[in-house]
Amino acid sequence: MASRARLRDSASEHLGLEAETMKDSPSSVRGILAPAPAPNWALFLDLDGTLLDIAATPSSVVMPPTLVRDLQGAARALNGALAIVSGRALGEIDRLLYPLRLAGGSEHGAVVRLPDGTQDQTGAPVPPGWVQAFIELQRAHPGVLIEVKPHNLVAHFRNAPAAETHVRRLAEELLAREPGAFELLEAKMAIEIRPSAATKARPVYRLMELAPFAGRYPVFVGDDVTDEDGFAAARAHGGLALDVATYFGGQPRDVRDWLKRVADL
Ligand SMILES: O=P(O)(O)OC[C@H]1O[C@H](O[C@H]2O[C@H](CO)[C@@H](O)[C@H](O)[C@H]2O)[C@H](O)[C@@H](O)[C@@H]1O
Repeated sequence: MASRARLRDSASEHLGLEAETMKDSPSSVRGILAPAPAPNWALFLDLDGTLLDIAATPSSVVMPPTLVRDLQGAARALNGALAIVSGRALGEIDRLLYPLRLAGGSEHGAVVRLPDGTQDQTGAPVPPGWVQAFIELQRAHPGVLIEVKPHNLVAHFRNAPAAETHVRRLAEELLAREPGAFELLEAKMAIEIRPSAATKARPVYRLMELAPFAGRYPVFVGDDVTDEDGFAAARAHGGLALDVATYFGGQPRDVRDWLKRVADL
């Protein structure tokens, strides 16, 4: 417990925050170690595995009943400096968080929605022939689920784990046809192909140039290897990277409890 407390305290110290004691928070019994939120933060939040519990398929995620209200409250408390940075397509994020349409990044940073609602996109769409090749793979391996996004292509093997090597081999073969243009992402029980120019650092850099984000301390919360670029971008701006495993015991419900504290600022 001593080393966990040290972790939390060093994070708090980094932003000049007052360190909390574990007994201050009712959720602390589940082990929340995240620093106390502060009104001068700019908050960047990943979606799946961070705010939302992982589900068997992308469409079967369950929206926690108070999440939209708490996100709205947190955005208000931070004067609008709250962004969602997800691998999902923007339309899908908006559908899940309806009626919110928050600033942020979608498709792992291929699309950035700016505070005025305009979009800044990078990277070419995945070639149509690749989509066809993934669909054929899905036919050959029942249980594999293909997700086609405007800039990303995903093969989910959560429900067909034995197909993982076939998925990876096909993705590598396709990438070799367009060297440098696309990258393979090791996602959770899925392989994604995304444009090389798209990373989760992009929304952080882009938004930190603009009001109401500029001049604040960026805090990026994420759970996955795909969030590491966002973590690095937050740190590069003097902010914090809070990975769900370390600071929230791997529990999205603890992230959601902590988000309520942001809303209460
Ligand atoms: O950046 P994120 O918001 O974490 O999104 C990453 C990917 O999340 C989704 O897939 C993952 O979550 C699904 C629902 O829990 C799960 O079934 C799947 O196994 C996970 O890989 C989404 O479908 C992808 O498009 C996102 O890139």
